[in-house]
This record gives sequence, structure tokens and C-alpha cells, in this order.
Amino acid sequence: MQLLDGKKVSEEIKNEIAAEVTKIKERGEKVPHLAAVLVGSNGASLTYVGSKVKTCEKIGFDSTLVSLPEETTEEELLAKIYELNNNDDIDGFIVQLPLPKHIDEQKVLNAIDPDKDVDGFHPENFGRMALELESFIPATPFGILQLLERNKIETKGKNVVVIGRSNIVGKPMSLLMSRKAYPGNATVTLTHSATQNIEEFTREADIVITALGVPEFLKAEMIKEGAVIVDVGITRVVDETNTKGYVIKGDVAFNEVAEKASWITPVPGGVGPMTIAMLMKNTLIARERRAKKK
Ligand SMILES: Nc1nc2c(c(=O)[nH]1)N[C@@H](CN(C=O)c1ccc(C(=O)N[C@@H](CCC(=O)O)C(=O)O)cc1)CN2
Repeated sequence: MQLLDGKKVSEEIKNEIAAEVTKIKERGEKVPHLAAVLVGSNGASLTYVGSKVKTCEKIGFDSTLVSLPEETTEEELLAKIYELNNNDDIDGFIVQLPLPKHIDEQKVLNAIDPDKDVDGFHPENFGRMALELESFIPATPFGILQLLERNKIETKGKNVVVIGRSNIVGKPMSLLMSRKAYPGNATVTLTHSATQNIEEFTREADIVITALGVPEFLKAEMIKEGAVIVDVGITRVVDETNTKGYVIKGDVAFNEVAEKASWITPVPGGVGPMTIAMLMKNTLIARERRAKKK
């Protein structure tokens, strides 16, 4: 078994981006500027947004954190989004998900200027991605593509089973793996909560990508020998013995599955760090596209 090491690959990508920023600075141009909108104080969201801001600092991007209280109304959030759309200094921004229940998530995502939508969640970017046109690719699926590509994993003609149909991971992942370009060109099955006898699909898969959020759902008996396993699940499980008060569990029963798999992502240190790195990549791309339009 070989490790699909997201920590290592994400560091490589961040170093490449930092080198680009150095060149931008040497030309006397404005560095990429990412803004992140956080509504409320969900613990995991605070960690992820904090990590995005810290990464910006590390690689030389400008960043703006817009922190809004839990009681923020939909109208107030939409007003903030229009402000960011019209702020010429900002190249791209994200609205950290999930949003509080009283806010219509899709309405908010629809309000983001597609040219600044570095999460790739706007319907225009999603549609363009499905049509294999230039678009922003959502950071987690984009990160998985990079992990496969940089480890030279063959995908053409392979059976790929995606578990979970979320708009952030499962749906875009299934579309990307069926695109003609590498890494893709695979035969894709998108499974979800209504799929019966899911193990009949996973046992036939050359590549399993699981984004379910159910700790240790995928067991060794559910995969075939030599399969590539990509675990997107990140669930915080209470653990008083740990200094953080929780441990992170993936969707995969790592120890037993690793014995049968050819490649496997660890959790933590697999897909998670790639998500942050690819958001930075999308922000760099957004800056370049905006600079060309001016
Ligand atoms: N607007 C968005 N919201 C959300 C996204 C997204 O891409 N855009 N994805 C997830 C959360 N997420 C980024 O926002 C994210 C999740 C996990 C990690 C990560 O590095 N995980 C570490 C573990 C860290 C921990 O939980 O302590 C790892 O797997 O090694 C980064 C980003 C939902 N919302």
C-alpha cells in the first residue's frame, strides 16, 4: 500500500503558488486577494477559515476575513456579497459552509459573481465544469484530481465509485471523473443514501471516493484487492482524552482497508489539506483572469 499524502502534495502546490507570488511582486503588480465570509461560530468552520487566512499569509496573498454573527439575516449577508462582488481589490471570495439554518444557502451562492467564485459553487461555474469549459473547479474535487495526477494514478477506463451526492464533493467529483481529460475518462457510478447493496458497487471499483461523513463506513470486505481509496470524510468524534476534546475520523476503516488497497488517503492529512491548497490555486487563477480582462 502507498499513501496518497495530501499534506506533502499540498505543500508542493503551495510552494509553487508562493513562487508565482514572488514573480508577481517582482513585476510590481498587486498580489492575489482572497476574502472569506464566516457566519456564526461553528467550531470546525472557524478552524477551516482560520487555516485559509493563515495559508494566504504564508504564500504571500492578501486576505480579508468577514466575520458575521449567527443572527445575520439573509438580506444582510446578500448585501455583504454584493459589496465583495463590487470591491475591485478582491480577486475571489468564499462563503464558508454550512450557513445557519435560517439562510437559504443556494440563494447566497447564486449571488456571488461567477468570476470571483473561487469555490466553484455558483451554478454558472458548475454548469461550465459539467460542459468541460473553463471554470472554477470546487477545491476538494480539484484536490483529489491533483492527488491522482501527481501520483500518476491511471484513471482511463477504470471503474470509479463515488459515495455521497453533495454539491460540494460527490456530484462534481462524479462529473470530473467522467470528463475526457486526465485524470478522468473513467466509468463512474454515483452512489448515495438510497443506493441498495452499496458493497456490490464498491467491490467492483478500481477507485472508491467516499464523501459520506459516516466514520469507518468503508470496510475491507467492501473493496477489491488493489483498489485506490480516497477518503473525503472528516467527522469530529468526541474524545476527552485528546487535548482538542475530539479526534477526526474518516469514512474509511483505515487499518483494515490499507492492507487491501494499492493507494489510500489518510485522515487527517489526505484530502483536507488539498482543499486549502486548491482554493489558493483558484484564487491565483481568478487574479490572472481578472488581470487579463482589465
Ligand atoms: N465554502 C466552503 N465551505 C466548505 C468547504 C469548501 O470547500 N468551501 N469544504 C468543507 C470544509 N473545508 C474547507 O472549507 C475544509 C475541511 C477540512 C480541511 C482540513 O484540512 N482538514 C484536516 C483536519 C482539520 C481538522 O478538522 O482539525 C485534514 O483532513 O487533515 C480543510 C478545509 C466544508 N465547507
